[in-house]
Amino acid sequence: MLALGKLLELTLAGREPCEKVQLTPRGVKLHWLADGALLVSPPSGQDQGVDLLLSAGIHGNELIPIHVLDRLIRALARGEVQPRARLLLLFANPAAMRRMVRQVEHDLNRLFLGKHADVWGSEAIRAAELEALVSGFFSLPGRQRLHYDLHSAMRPSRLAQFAICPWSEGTQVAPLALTRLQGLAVEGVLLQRQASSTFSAMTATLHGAEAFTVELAEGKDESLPAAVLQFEHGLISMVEGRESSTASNAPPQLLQISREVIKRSPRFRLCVPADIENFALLPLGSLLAEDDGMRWVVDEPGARILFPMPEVAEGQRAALIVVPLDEFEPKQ
Ligand SMILES: O=C(O)CCC(=O)N[C@@H](CCC(=O)O)C(=O)O
Ligand SMILES: [Zn+2]
Repeated sequence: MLALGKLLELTLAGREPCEKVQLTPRGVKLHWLADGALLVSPPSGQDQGVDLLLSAGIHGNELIPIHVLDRLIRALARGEVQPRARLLLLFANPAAMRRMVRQVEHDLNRLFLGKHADVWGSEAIRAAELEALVSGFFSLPGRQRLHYDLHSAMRPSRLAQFAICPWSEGTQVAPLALTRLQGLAVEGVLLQRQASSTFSAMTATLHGAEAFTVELAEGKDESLPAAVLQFEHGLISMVEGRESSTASNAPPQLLQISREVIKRSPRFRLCVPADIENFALLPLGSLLAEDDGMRWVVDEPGARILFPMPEVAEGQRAALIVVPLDEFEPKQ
């Protein structure tokens, strides 16, 4: 295997490789750009005109996406995967990955689209660096731009694997984008209805990329869950420019965000069990959260909870109330 296949090891150790550019025997170029950043270019005759950005580790304690990206990089460096797209592969938050924590000073996935200028610390510096790396990658005209920012929600979920489609002025999720997600074994797509400052929102807004946050399935033990293996299989097809089979996967269910629950004070309390599953049904009229005289009562029929996280910093999102746009039919 080429030494650059060990990008994860290099990144965790904070080391620069001796050789920054390497070629596989079949002419694929691997180019180390910065801490945790690898550019992969197919031989020119094999390039199908797609620029695919894959990122993992924005939250350093979400290990499954880091593992999936590491496996892809190693397979590329061994010549087992022959790309027909340009790839930018990013371990997004090395400082948090080294400590295996969600964040060091600030949530990196809230600092894009210039928000990093208002704060300090390692994530602020990294957000600016990632914005620059991505601008360089997406600077070639006339190419298709895709971005999957890989996360794992680290709690059981009624939809094993799902994506979040950032809101972007004047754009709607394209049917072909949903077909691609189906090929990646993504069971649900949550449509945002307002601007945000996540990594995928930045690549969609500034670079017109077909961009999604993808929440990979959680595992119970060391081995990768079946849904993640299906995701990997679809991803490798995409990287190699082959049609992915969607036959065994249902089209993703569409949902939209109804309300964000923002924590205002240390008195904030979520009134659901700590181990509640993502997309669990919220009874109509029930109290979801309360904070200093504020009460969030469920008034949306069919509402479901997503990302309950009462320990976030004040001013941050502590949960989402989401509603399915059609009948909710989890696979399991
Ligand atoms: O585990 C959780 O509760 C959160 C998982 C996570 O990191 N989700 C992303 C979603 C980003 C988006 O809304 O596009 C995040 O909170 O950054
Ligand atoms: Zn995450």
